[in-house]
Amino acid sequence: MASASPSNSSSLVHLVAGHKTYILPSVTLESGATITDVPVAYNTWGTLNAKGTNCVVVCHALSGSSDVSDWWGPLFQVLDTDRFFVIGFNVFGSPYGSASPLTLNPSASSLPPDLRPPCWPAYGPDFPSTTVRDDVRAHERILRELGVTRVQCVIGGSMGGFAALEWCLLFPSFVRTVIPVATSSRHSAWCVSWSEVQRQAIFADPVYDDGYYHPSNPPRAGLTAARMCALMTYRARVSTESRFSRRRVPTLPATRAEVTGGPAPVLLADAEYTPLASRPAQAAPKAWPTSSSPSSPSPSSPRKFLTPHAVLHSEGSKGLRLYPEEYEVGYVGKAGKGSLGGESSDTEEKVQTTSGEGRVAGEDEGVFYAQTYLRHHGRKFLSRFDPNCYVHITRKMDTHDVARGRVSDHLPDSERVAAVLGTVKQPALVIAVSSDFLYPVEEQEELARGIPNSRLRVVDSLHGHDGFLIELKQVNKHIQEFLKEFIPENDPELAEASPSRANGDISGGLDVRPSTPKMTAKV
Ligand SMILES: CC(=O)SCCNC(=O)CCNC(=O)[C@H](O)C(C)(C)COP(=O)(O)OP(=O)(O)OC[C@H]1O[C@@H](n2cnc3c(N)ncnc32)[C@H](O)[C@@H]1OP(=O)(O)O
Ligand SMILES: N[C@@H](CCO)C(=O)O
Repeated sequence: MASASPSNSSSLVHLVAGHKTYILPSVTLESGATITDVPVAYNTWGTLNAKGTNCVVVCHALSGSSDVSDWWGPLFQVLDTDRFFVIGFNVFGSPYGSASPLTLNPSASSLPPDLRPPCWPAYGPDFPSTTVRDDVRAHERILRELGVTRVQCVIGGSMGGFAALEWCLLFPSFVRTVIPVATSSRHSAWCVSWSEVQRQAIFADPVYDDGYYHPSNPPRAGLTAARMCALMTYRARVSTESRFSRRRVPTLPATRAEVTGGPAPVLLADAEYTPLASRPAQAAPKAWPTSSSPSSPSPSSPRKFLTPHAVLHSEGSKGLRLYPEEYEVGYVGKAGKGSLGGESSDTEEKVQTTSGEGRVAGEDEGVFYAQTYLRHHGRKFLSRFDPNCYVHITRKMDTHDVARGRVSDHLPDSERVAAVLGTVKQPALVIAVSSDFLYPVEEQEELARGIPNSRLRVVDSLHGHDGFLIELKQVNKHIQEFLKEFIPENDPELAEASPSRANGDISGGLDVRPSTPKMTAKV
């Protein structure tokens, strides 16, 4: 029987510095599926005290990992690791080391070669669905194994906030305080709708193949479009307008001949945009200008190509094509006299004929910075995420509802949620971002109203939902004040905090392996 080795895994856990992996022998999920030999990636900072009482859990958002220092580094300015043992877990379905669609599927490996799905040896779409509660239950088991007896605080933003709320509800006497940030008691119809739009972008990519694509050849265009769409929900109209307005990447030089003495470039139409990750790397001619800030185009030097790291590449017999290194600029192809200068070379004729019709005045002035920003982020995402993982996690987020299974479905949503929030025992600091249109301030007000011992703080930001990852000075101030009040310096629970286990390393024969192992699913 062929067996897949962990080294075949296409998990992206190598992107996560300093992670450890804990193998849970078996996990039964809310769906009823049981998976075995289940990896969970985690990172730790500080030292667990002898009583196991100084733990703080930090929960990540959709595309984060267990390495809190990577995506929320400034948090450590207020989380004193001489005092606290801080731990970040990676959720199921994420590509960063915990069990996911990228995990090796030993049952698939036992299939005859002609019956193996294209995603073999990874699970792909056959990885069972998971919920936030599945994550929290698994993470709690691991904390117990590590010797943690009390969690002083759970902090989480966005999806991490979903987990923070579930920690309180599932383990009321284990968790002492909670800080949900830019989050919600349930995924609203609005958020479910945005999730759906993003998944549909992935499904629409013909490479997707119902999720059975091989991880080495993912539906790149679909994932890029999904991330671009998501990014717009993480920002705000006002910040987008003020950053980019209607500024465009300046028009190309009249002819390449005027800059380098060479032939004129063939320009790409928007329709020709393909993420660069799918193109072979090409060397840039040394003579061509290479970089400049996208946010400060220089109107005084219109001939210089000003996109970041722009490179003019040679495309063999086709002549020259423009491929900026960081993102591909989909220049409109109308190369009428004036946009490429007055010279009517064969190349210009070709461009004009293929995409020059139906354009309005001004469209040949170059793409908007607003566009290149999205393309940059879409493309960057390709190098660090997987489409099936994306589909998996957005579905997980859609299941989030603190009232699910706890209160009758027949009551109105607000009543169901209030009934559950009213049972939260922990003091809570609810943090909202003023311009968040994904989890708006009203949803944080609902949390603060519902949780008996809670206070609401609103971070003033133009950045939208991602303000919770950007406005760290304000976020830190609120967290610091809360921790000072509820876990003071001389707190009896943290007294005699002599170290017992360094950096979360565990002993006693527990199965801790450094890389993603095989796992099986019984659905
Ligand atoms: C293992 C892992 O990878 S997990 C960790 C990664 N995941 C996470 O961090 C999740 C949470 N983090 C985030 O979502 C983000 O990092 C945030 C919200 C904190 C900050 O967002 P940022 O992307 O840094 O900020 P911003 O929106 O300003 O984008 C800056 C980038 O856009 C580029 N950019 C800005 N304007 C333009 C433009 N007009 N055209 C092209 N590119 C542009 C900048 O050059 C910069 O590029 P770079 O990130 O490659 O250096
Ligand atoms: N921008 C963050 C937050 C999403 O809620 C992420 O990509 O994870």
